[in-house]
Amino acid sequence: MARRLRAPVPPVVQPHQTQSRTYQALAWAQARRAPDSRRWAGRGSGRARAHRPASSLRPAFRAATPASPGAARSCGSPARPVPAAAIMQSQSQSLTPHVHWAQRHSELYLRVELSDVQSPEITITDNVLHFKAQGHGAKGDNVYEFQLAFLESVMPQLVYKVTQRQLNITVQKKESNWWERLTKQERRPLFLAPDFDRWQDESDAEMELKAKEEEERINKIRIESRVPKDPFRQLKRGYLFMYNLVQFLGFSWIFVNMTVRLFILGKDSFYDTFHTIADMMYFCQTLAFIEILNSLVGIVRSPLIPSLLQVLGRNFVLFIVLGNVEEMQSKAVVFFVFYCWSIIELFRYPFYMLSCIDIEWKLLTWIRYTIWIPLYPLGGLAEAVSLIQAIPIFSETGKFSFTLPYPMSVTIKFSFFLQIYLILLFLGLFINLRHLYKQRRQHLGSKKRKMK
Ligand SMILES: CCCCCCCCCCCCC[C@@H](O)CC(=O)SCCNC(=O)CCNC(=O)[C@H](O)C(C)(C)COP(=O)(O)OP(=O)(O)OC[C@H]1O[C@@H](n2cnc3c(N)ncnc32)[C@H](O)[C@@H]1OP(=O)(O)O
Repeated sequence: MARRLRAPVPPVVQPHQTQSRTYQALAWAQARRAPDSRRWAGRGSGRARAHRPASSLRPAFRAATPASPGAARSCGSPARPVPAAAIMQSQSQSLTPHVHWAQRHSELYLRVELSDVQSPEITITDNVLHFKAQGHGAKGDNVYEFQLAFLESVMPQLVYKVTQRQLNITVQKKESNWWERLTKQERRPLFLAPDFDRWQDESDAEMELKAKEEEERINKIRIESRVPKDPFRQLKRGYLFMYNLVQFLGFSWIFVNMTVRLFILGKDSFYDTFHTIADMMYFCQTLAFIEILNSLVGIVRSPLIPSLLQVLGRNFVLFIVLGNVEEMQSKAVVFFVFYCWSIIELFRYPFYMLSCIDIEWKLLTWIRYTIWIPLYPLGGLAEAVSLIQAIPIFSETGKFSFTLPYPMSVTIKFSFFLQIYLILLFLGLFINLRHLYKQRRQHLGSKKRKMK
């Protein structure tokens, strides 16, 4: 028996020490100091102490807790027979606060029973919540900590609120569903208990969720009914639909005509593209000025600058560079410029038409916001080539060149302006490519907006 007293097996005390484990530690420590403790208490043998059930050690433990530091300090006195080793151990080990929990379909609520909490460190990594804080709990002012490995995945961000009496944590579940328990481990940790103030079973929570959704729906209807409806909405839609339809028909005619001629005449069709197509292109591109107007008055959501660059850029090439110089009109580059312009419009205008009647055809949306990726640089390049070809012609003929009045008397050559325009073209291309990239992300990404 003496051997047993001298070398009792030490209990393993985990960092998340539970009360009963603390008692075990205490029993172990007391057993080691059995002869002394006989003197402290003046009753019972060392053996009896070593085997005393944990519950019978409660008063001694209480004296050793930091909640009564005076008692802890006087642990060597016969009146309070708590061995110093046990106190050191119970103080050096972190303490676990009481935690209450409840859940809803999408959230978890944890109430940590600590008052006057200071410097809480609460994180979630790999679905494990780590809590550490200084506060006043069941074992007085101390550092308390715990960890909880959640049953299922949760969002790593959490929200917590410190009140004078407790600390409330809200954790979002990754998937909205009902958990059969909070923790991965099947046995509930001793420090954890249901929060009966917030507790709901699955059907209650479902009812609450439905009621909330219904309330949100009613609120939405209320707000919508308060917002004055645009009285011209239908008119605007009708007008836009017609505009888009006309443009679609115009560009379809251009595209089909050019394609058929390409199949019949082959490369020869390149050289008289302008003569066969120009009238329809003039019509469509003149009509396109409406797009600047639409953007200006806010009928459509298109920002002004990209629309302005687009329409003015094309019309400058069409009306000034090609339309005014006969030599330019028989160049093959005209075919490529017109072909690039018309292909995109075969998808853009039908896309707008469908959006006017609140229909979205996903494939068409995808094509509208993707086909510009090859077409825009190609179209820009074709325009740039036509400008480069036009520069010497304008230089030779002196068309649109003018001389400033005396005393400056400087001749401003239009070909010089074309060179500047060439730089502007690449700048404009860049601005519009960036705009189209943003539009693509908005329409093909997860975030979507509704038509005005
Ligand atoms: C004399 C000095 C001149 C100075 C000029 C400087 C140089 C400029 C150079 C510019 C380079 C031009 C090169 C170019 O000509 C080359 C080519 O065109 S090659 C062919 C390929 N081209 C393209 O792919 C461009 C086609 N064009 C466009 O996409 C538009 O014109 C553009 C303005 C670039 C972008 O369009 P937008 O801003 O309107 O974007 P969205 O289509 O997403 O529309 C936004 C929202 O508005 C609604 N919307 C717009 N228009 C309509 C409509 N007509 N009807 C109904 N709804 C419309 C649309 O539905 C969107 O609404 P929501 O966001 O709610 O979906």
